[in-house]
Amino acid sequence: MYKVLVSDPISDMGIQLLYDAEDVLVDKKPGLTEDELVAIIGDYDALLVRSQTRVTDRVMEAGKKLKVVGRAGVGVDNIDLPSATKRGIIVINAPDGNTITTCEHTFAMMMALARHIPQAYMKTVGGEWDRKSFLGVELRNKVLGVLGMGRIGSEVAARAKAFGMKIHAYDPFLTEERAEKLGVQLGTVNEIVANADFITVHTPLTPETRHMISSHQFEIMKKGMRIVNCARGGIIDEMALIEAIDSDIVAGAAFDVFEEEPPRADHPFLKHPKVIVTPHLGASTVEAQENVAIDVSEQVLLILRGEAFKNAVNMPPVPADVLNKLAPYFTLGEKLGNFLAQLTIGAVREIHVNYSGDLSEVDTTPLTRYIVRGVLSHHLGTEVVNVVNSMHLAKERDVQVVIQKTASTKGFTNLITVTLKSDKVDRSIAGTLLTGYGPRFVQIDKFPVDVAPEGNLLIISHNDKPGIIGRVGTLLGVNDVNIATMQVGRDNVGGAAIMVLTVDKPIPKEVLEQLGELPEIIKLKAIVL
Ligand SMILES: NC(=O)c1ccc[n+]([C@@H]2O[C@H](COP(=O)([O-])OP(=O)(O)OC[C@H]3O[C@@H](n4cnc5c(N)ncnc54)[C@H](O)[C@@H]3O)[C@@H](O)[C@H]2O)c1
Ligand SMILES: O=C(O)CC[C@@H](O)C(=O)O
Repeated sequence: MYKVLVSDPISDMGIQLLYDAEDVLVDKKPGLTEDELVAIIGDYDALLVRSQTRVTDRVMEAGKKLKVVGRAGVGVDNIDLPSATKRGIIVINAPDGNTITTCEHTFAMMMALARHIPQAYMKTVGGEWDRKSFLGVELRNKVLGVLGMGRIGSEVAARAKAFGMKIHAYDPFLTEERAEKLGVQLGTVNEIVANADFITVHTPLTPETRHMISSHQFEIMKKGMRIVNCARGGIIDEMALIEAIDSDIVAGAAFDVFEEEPPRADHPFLKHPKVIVTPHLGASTVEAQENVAIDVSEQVLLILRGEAFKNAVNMPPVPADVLNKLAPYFTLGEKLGNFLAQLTIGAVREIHVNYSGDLSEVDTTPLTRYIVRGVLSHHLGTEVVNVVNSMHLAKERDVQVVIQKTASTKGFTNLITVTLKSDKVDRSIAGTLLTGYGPRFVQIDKFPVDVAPEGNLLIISHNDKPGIIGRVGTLLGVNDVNIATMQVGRDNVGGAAIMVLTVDKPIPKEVLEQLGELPEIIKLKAIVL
């Protein structure tokens, strides 16, 4: 049974999938302190959070069983990603579910700013009928500067066009071609701030975007402009903004997010008549909360059950079409790596992977992670190594991973050949996925074989001499070890040969020792997959 802890308020409808799963037990404990979380996290396989819970290195360290942290939302600034990666904990988010909601909140803020709605409301409910103090501005014909044209920025731009605004935009990934298609004018940050009547930021908070709007930008800004931040606190320098408002450069600001959340009681935004604020409500709609909770629950379930998943933040993204193509190979890849790790003696220096046939045309990076996991988990344990940290752990141990792609497949439509180079030997294995039959090992070192990669295997290197097969069979039979399949391959008549057996139960150590003493047997290895 997998245990999932939900430590922030997350839509029940959204996590229904987890409640319904027979192999999952859900505990809801919102509002835990870091110490309280550290005390209990050791019991859980998955942790689901929004933005309140801080998933620190201490929490990760205490989470001995933790396989995944799911963030019901986009930003993962409350999660220590390097710590998660180091420990092999997958961090996933739900990047699409709150895009429209946050875009609409941005618009609500922009319109409230243009028409002084919160200030006018306060006076009206306070008994004053003040129609003079709140002269607003139209959005029509105004220039809207959009900094960050990702999911939310692009939706904001599309709606602003419907309001008759002219959009000037900057995003490091926005090409002239796409800008034209979206009907926006490209500019640099400084060009945009110099021309815009309204500015809205939709970037993540990174070292580059931190204070991207600061004193210099306020100096060159168009007088009387208005500015909105529904992305992340810190993208706009809060203190520089207050100065710009007080010097009448900026006519008003609308902020949903703050450099420190919640802001201190004496934060200048909270009492300023020209600043309107909401408490990080961008994603707070029924629809968005359901969407993100559903997305994250689906992914958590896949991860707990060891199935293919998407949206991992601490792994490069894999497009859905690539994932669909590669997922059937994940088990084969891991078994190839694991088989070789068991077969190879000495300290592993290099994992060499050759992808051929169909696989030579796809980005196989996710599959490589499985192969490397297979190799490393033999020594480090399957609990320690997973597809998030496998490359990191290999690098940490100076194990080089070399990838090669070739078109030729020796008659197979797809072929993965893995070679382990240790300080003592080079061993290799090739495997393929046969339609209707699943994964098969088709070559061990230079010997062609046809083996289903599962259960108890016995690999025997021997000299090709009459009687050897019979003697191995007899010895196993006498010791009550039933042979399920047996294959032999040889170099040339009387030369080096290999025997691959699958047997119905693990072969006792004494039987392996007796087998090793048979004439003509060079070496043997029992392998469990
Ligand atoms: N207020 C809320 O409740 C709320 C809700 C959802 C998202 N957000 C935040 O909104 C922001 C945008 O989210 P999104 O889903 O659109 O993300 P996204 O990843 O789709 O878009 C972000 C864009 O910013 C661009 N960018 C990065 N550095 C930049 C720079 N220096 N200058 C200009 N552009 C830059 C990226 O290229 C990307 O296109 C994020 O910070 C996210 O955390 C806030
Ligand atoms: O309400 C939340 O959980 C935060 C939403 C938002 O900031 C996000 O990053 O998705």
